[in-house]
Amino acid sequence: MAVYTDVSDEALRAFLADYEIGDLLACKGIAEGVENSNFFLHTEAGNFILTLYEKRVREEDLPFFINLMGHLARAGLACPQPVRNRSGTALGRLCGRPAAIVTFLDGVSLSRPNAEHCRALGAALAGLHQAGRDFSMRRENNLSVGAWRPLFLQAEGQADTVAPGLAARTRADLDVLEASWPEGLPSGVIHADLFTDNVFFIGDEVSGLIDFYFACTDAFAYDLAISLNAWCFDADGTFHRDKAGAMIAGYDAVRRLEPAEVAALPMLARGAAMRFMLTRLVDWLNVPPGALVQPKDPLEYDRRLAFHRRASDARDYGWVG
Ligand SMILES: Nc1ncnc2c1ncn2[C@@H]1O[C@H](COP(=O)(O)OP(=O)(O)OP(=O)(O)O)[C@@H](O)[C@H]1O
Ligand SMILES: N[C@@H](CCO)C(=O)O
Repeated sequence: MAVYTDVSDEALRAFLADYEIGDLLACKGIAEGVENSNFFLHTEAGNFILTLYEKRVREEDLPFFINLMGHLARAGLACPQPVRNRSGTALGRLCGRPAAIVTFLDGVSLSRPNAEHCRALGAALAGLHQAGRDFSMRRENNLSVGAWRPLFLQAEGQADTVAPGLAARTRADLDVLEASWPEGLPSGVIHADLFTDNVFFIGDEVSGLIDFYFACTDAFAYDLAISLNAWCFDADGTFHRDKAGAMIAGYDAVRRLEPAEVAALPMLARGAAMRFMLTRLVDWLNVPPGALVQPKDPLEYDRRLAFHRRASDARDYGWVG
């Protein structure tokens, strides 16, 4: 359960007194998630999510995330809407952490999406990219290729305790990725963490996208590569070409992929797997004492990397365009 910061009743009531969302009727820590502390709030005005931003979120980036959610919601995307307090700001402080309240979205995330869900996700991702096109703020992706070796160095000494040979194959992959990372692709606002737990469905329709706290300015196709990794493999590394093909086609039907993006897909997918393997590895080796969190398994992404090393072009990912 991701609750790193305990919030007392008194502190919560004092914080909520600044908002016009009525009296608090219920508050519960949320079991999912690994990054931030999240609480479900039920108040006289309805249901909300309270987030306390933890270690990986830089405070100076919060205005980007908050303004982005407001922008996307105004553009018609189903995403959380930040709630402003009486001073007109959506960012406050609670228990020494930056904190915000956003609207609660209905829907359920899918643990076993099928190919049609993947197609719908692809279309929703392309819709997000289009809705973000006229967003004026920028944020560099601080977890892109330049950040991977420094992350690896934090874990290198212990990597082989997690899996034999992990350090050597990661080092070799990093050499390839650093030498061949695609540049100059169509770019804009990307979500950068659109895993199944961040997408809600009602029936077979996407009903909401959440968790914009890795959003940044980067290649659109890299975002697609992140979701291909997250949605189209089993934990044991089995790849589902039908799901990947459907996701790419769903994306392409809304925002046409350029030939350079299609050509870059295998390297982008390999890099995306490396990014999540590394953050998971560092977290796996550094669980904060007392935190209620279940770290995620880095080896799931080590297994995906084995697939990406063998892929030669986008057809290996089900692209048929
Ligand atoms: N706006 C929302 N509406 C409904 N539920 C939400 C909302 N925001 C968050 N949640 C719930 O809280 C959980 C954790 O939220 P979130 O994914 O933002 O946390 P996180 O710690 O940043 O997680 P992650 O590990 O995915 O980065 C979600 O899986 C979802 O169940
Ligand atoms: N989605 C990430 C966790 C949040 O960064 C992962 O599964 O590793």
